[in-house]
Amino acid sequence: MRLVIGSDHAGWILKQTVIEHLGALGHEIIDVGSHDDRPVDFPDIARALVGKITGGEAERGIMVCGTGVGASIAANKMPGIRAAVCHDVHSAHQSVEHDDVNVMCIGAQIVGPWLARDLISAYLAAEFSTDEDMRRRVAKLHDMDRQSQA
Ligand SMILES: O=C[C@H](O)[C@H](O)[C@H](O)COP(=O)(O)O
Repeated sequence: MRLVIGSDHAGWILKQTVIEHLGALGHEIIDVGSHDDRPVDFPDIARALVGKITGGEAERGIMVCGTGVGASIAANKMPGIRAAVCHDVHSAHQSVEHDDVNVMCIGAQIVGPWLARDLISAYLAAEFSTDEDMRRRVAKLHDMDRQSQA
């Protein structure tokens, strides 16, 4: 899968673990930073990350900040993005299966490298359900995106 990954300063160390894991799984990765612990504003990284998805360069994204919360708020501001903080394996796969989540957000202050690997594996193995209830609900999210742009 073509993936985009990003972090702020609070998440960049965990991001390196994530990148190694994704490489081992054979995914193509675009890294939009950050690359060290110098402070950077998570909305700026989130904007760069989601731009790769809305621009068609990546299918899904993973963003790491301190809690995952700022990353998800910022990513969800952009039409076409369905971002969620996932700190348990059930949410990591069900968010894709039911909600077609395309940006998973992880908090490096909450989740360690072993759980992060499990979360990512669950997220990437999951596919959006063909169930008509799930499809209708996500179609309503698309409607909300369109209405917010009108
Ligand atoms: O939701 C926001 C994120 O957790 C940020 O990573 C966090 O606010 C960064 O905080 P600080 O600048 O104190 O490292």
